[in-house]
Amino acid sequence: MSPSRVSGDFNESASATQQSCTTTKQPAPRHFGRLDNTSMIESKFLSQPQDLGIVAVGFSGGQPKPGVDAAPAALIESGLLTQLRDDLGYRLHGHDAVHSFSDVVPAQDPPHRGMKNPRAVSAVTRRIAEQVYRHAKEGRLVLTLGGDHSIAIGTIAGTAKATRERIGRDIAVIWVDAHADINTPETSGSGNVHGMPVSFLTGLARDDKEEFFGWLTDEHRVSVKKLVYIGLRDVDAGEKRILRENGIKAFSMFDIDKHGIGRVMEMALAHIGNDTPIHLSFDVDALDPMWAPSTGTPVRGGLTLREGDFICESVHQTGSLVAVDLVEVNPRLAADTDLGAHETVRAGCSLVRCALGESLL
Ligand SMILES: NC(=[NH2+])NCCC[C@H](N)C(=O)O
Repeated sequence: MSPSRVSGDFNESASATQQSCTTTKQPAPRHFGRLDNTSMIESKFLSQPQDLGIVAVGFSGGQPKPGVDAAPAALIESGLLTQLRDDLGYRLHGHDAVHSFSDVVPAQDPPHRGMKNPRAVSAVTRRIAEQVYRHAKEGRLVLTLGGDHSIAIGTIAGTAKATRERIGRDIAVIWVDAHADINTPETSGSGNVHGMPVSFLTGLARDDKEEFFGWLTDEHRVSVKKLVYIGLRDVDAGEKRILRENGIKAFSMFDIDKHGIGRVMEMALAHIGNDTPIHLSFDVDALDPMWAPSTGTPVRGGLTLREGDFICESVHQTGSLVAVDLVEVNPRLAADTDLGAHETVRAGCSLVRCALGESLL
């Protein structure tokens, strides 16, 4: 099945401003003649920092609630890509389609080691990894719009492989989330793969069979030493044990309350060091449900929208950012309070713009 075309204001305005999408007349790189509302940060690791690879993934198979697959279209319809192009000056690539990858989702997909929809999630994330890899290999910044958080198996695998091949470096991952998503199939109580991506990406969980993430190899993996969590407040018992046993750096809401988000970001970025490319994987449920109610597993006591934006702004300011994911926006949930879905989409757009260089002044 072919990917669905993107509708909404973006396509209509695209034809009027063709020069930003074609290869003939290219605008100046972002770090020279800047637009008014962007930061002055120069990218340390991207060879084409003004080029933005978009991977829009309408996939919900990592968890049971339908609707998270509708997020990319909702984000795009609310004007996100237009803003990135017109206000932040990015040249977009791969932005004309939302991919459901339904051609690789099997009709029958019984559980394996307790994982639900294992073949679908494995096959879809493998395809996502290829798409992200292709953008990242060109030296572009990559933005993935999910989808549930299982898709990070693909995005981070793709960034890790491309960055190793392109500049010979391992990436670091900043995982902003209410949840640690580091269950193994054996520790998971739910069997939902969106609670497991970090264990597969770090190699804590493995499977020999290609159809169950066996396609992941060392070139796709990240070290537990280069992983930092921010915003945790709903961590399963088995996950707490995994975090402790592996000495994984994690800043929970307790740490944010204690030190403030400014100090937490200093500590998080100091752990990574300033010579490491960063993949930012942002689950909108890191925000308090007050700002982001439309998500599958909301947890009270979360980040304010400003704290979320600040995390993204701080990561942007490092100049080390190579890829961003925004996941778990579910416009079908909290839709009874209509404003809920709208506000959540709006919060998601704000987070992405901050990560991509929008500045307040
Ligand atoms: N990406 C998410 N929203 N993850 C929620 C995970 C919840 C729970 N820890 C589980 O493993 O099922």
